[in-house]
Formats: sequence, structure tokens, C-alpha cells
Amino acid sequence: MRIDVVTIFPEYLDPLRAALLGRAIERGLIEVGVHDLRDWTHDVHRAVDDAPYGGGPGMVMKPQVWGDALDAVCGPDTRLVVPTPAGRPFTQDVAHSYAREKHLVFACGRYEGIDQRVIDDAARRMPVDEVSIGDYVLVGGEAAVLVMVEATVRLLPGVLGNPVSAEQDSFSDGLLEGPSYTRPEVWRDLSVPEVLRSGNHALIDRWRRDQALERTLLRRPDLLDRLPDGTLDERDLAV
Ligand SMILES: COc1ccc(Cn2ccc3ccc(-c4cc(N)[nH]n4)cc32)cc1
Repeated sequence: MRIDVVTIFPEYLDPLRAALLGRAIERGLIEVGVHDLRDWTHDVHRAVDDAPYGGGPGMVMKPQVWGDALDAVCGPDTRLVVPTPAGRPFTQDVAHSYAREKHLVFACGRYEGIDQRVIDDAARRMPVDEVSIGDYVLVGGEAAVLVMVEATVRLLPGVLGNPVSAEQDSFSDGLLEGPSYTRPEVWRDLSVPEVLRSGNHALIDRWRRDQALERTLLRRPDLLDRLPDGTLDERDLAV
């Protein structure tokens, strides 16, 4: 997979070259390119924004600059991803779909966003997703891209040391992950639940499922409404 990011703050994407993602790049599992949008400006001020038609606060990013940048960066196999507060939700299912793509280009807006014609023009040549990472407002798209790239790349074969953990993700069975514990057995007078030290893996699995159900019911009851039929058995429903 190749990932390209276009931004006016290329340094914001430096974390892509650190830790797990950095190792995935070094191992050739992914290629990553970060591009400064201002490289496609032609005026002495290197302007990327202008006042919004119709008035209103803030500035809008110019279509000409973005159009030239995306013409240069996108290719025949590109899916263009544009973070925006007004986007469709970015979910684990979307991350799995992105993990199957050959080439992802992320367009990081700033100011009040990118002239809509940039998205409409690109959509004439490639799939374009306008996505939100949550119901809160950021200052630009860069932080959202870091989130989406991490959620996507960790799903690629060979990236995670322990592939099972990606399969047993929170949300992978539609429930939240329950609590985890490690040594010591007692810490600040708090003990690890005894069942986890029992060695009885049937009981442990049941306890973990109950904890996941309870946590989901308390923190994200909306997820229970979306579970595929048959996910919960009568034992689950007794929780
Ligand atoms: C019209 O309202 C606004 C429009 C844009 C902005 C600032 N901004 C500029 C580009 C950009 C890209 C993504 C996001 C974003 C994504 C999520 N989930 N929250 N915020 C925010 C962004 C603020 C408000």
C-alpha cells in the first residue's frame, strides 16, 4: 500500500515515521509520501486560501492549488480521503476497507476547509470519501489523518507483532474491550480478579465476555443495537 498526504504543515505528519508505522515503512510494508501543498502555489505569497463566497467567518482553501496538487499526487488506483467535521463516520469497518486499498491520498484542509469543487472535480476521476473521526471540531485535517492511518496500517499483514490482537480488537465482535491486568497480583491494595488466575480458560473466556457486555451496555449501548443477529446468546442476555 502507498499512502500520500498533502498538507500545509508537513511536519505535523512526522509521527508517521515513528514507532510501529515507522517500522512498517522500513520493512517495505507501506510507502508514505508527505507533500507541502505550498509547492503547488505560484504567487510570491504562496497563498493557499481566500475569502469565502457568500461571506462568513474564516477563509477557504483555493481550488487551483489543491487541483494541481492532487493532479500530481493521485494516480489510477487512488482513493482520495478528505477529513472534515461534516464527513461520514470513520469506523473500524472503514479502516478495514482502507487496508484493502492500493493507494490512499489524504487531503488535509485547514481554515474553514477546502473549496468543494476540489472534491467534486476529483470525484469525476476517483473514489472520494469525506470522513469525520468524531463529533468534535479540530483545527485541520492532520490529526485526523494520523488517526486514520494508524487505524488502517495496523490491520495490514505483518505490521502488528501479534496479528491475533487485530482480530480481537474492540469492535471486532461489536463489543468494547473489557479490562486488562498484568503483574503484580496486588498493586496499591487492588487485586487482579481471581478468575484470571484460575487457569480455567472456559471460565476466563466467559468472564471476559461478561465484562465486555457489561462495559458496552454501560458506555456504548448504541453498539448493542447494531450487533448482527445471533451475536448474543441467551447466556449473554442474562448479563
Ligand atoms: C465548518 O466548520 C468547520 C470546518 C472546518 C474546521 C477546521 N478544519 C479545517 C479542515 C479540517 C479537517 C477536518 C476537521 C475535523 C474532522 C473532525 N472529525 N473534526 N474536525 C476540521 C477541519 C472547523 C470548523
